[in-house]
Amino acid sequence: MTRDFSQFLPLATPPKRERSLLERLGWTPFFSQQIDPEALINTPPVRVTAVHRSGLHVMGNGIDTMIPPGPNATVGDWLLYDAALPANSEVLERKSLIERRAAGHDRRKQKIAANLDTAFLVTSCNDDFNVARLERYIALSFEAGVQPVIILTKPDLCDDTAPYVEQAAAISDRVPVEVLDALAGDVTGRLAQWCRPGQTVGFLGSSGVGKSTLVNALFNAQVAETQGIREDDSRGRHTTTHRQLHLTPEGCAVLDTPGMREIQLTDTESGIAEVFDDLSELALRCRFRDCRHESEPGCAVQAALASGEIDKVRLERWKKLGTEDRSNTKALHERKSEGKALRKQIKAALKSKRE
Ligand SMILES: Nc1nc2c(ncn2[C@@H]2O[C@H](COP(=O)(O)OP(=O)(O)OP(=O)(O)O)[C@@H](O)[C@H]2O)c(=O)[nH]1
Ligand SMILES: [Zn+2]
Repeated sequence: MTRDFSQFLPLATPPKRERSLLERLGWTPFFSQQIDPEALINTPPVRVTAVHRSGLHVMGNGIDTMIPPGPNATVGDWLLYDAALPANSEVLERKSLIERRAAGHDRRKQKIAANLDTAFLVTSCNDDFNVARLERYIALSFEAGVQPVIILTKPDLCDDTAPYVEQAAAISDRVPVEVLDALAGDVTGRLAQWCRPGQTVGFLGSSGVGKSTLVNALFNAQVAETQGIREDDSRGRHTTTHRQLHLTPEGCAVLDTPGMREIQLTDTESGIAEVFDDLSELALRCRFRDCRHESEPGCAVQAALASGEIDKVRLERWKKLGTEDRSNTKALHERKSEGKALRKQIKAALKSKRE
């Protein structure tokens, strides 16, 4: 019997035709190349389009269902769907993964989104705007291998957007900045270069900055819930409660996320180095490899500060992020090895009981 595998094989240059659901979901050669076509027949690929407490919502060809929690997956992940035992569905290798340190005392990592190509970092031209927070989001994106783009919303509510644009643009020359009225602007046109067929884009940012409004504008329809912000402190009301992937008719997968109150970094050393590439390069020229850039002799960073080459406030933010990342990373690895040691002890105790 000859089997038709064509549904699993995305074409390099898609002809002008109706896109298959898999293509619209973002199925690309990166994923199809990971498995032999035979396996795809028995365990067809599905994409996680939403994460709920009760499980994962997955979609694929002829599949639109909830599976119980089990696979260590997050929204945007591709799974090989095991119809008999859905919780055993295998997670495919990811193109990218955005993670942050979970809220709370244990310093576990929380998966935010998998397989994003572009992260729209949304902030509004008001009190929400904060360079340090943007730097965190950008470090996370760089670390994950995702292209960050800063979107400044609510230009219509502020007198002058120039200072916001200037500060946002100064963060990194590798991060484009777009000013966009989410209610009245040409959202589709301005975001078109990132929202292309086969791409996955996600909106990240605080509550109330307009993430869901931008998603709705992209779809020209009310696909995501929105709500007015609180008048007193211009904060949002956490209208979006779960992460949800929406599919445009053109074949772009669009992720809306709930506002994040806090993003702490863990294992983000190279992402931080990319945001502050000038400072990281300078640090390579310090006399001591473990220089803290305080008052050590031969510190190239302090020398650059003294000559006015670098900005003191930005330097402080770089140091702070680095310290936070190292401390969280160390604590996470310690917790992991503590867990390992504990499991070893339990195993040994059980073994000696049996003997
Ligand atoms: N004037 C103006 N209002 C905006 C703009 N963008 C969003 N809004 C309004 O801001 C409020 C909050 O927008 P949402 O899209 O719900 O914000 P969100 O970021 O999705 O918030 P959460 O779902 O809570 O994370 C809504 O009343 C929007 O209409 C904008 O560019 N200009
Ligand atoms: Zn130094």
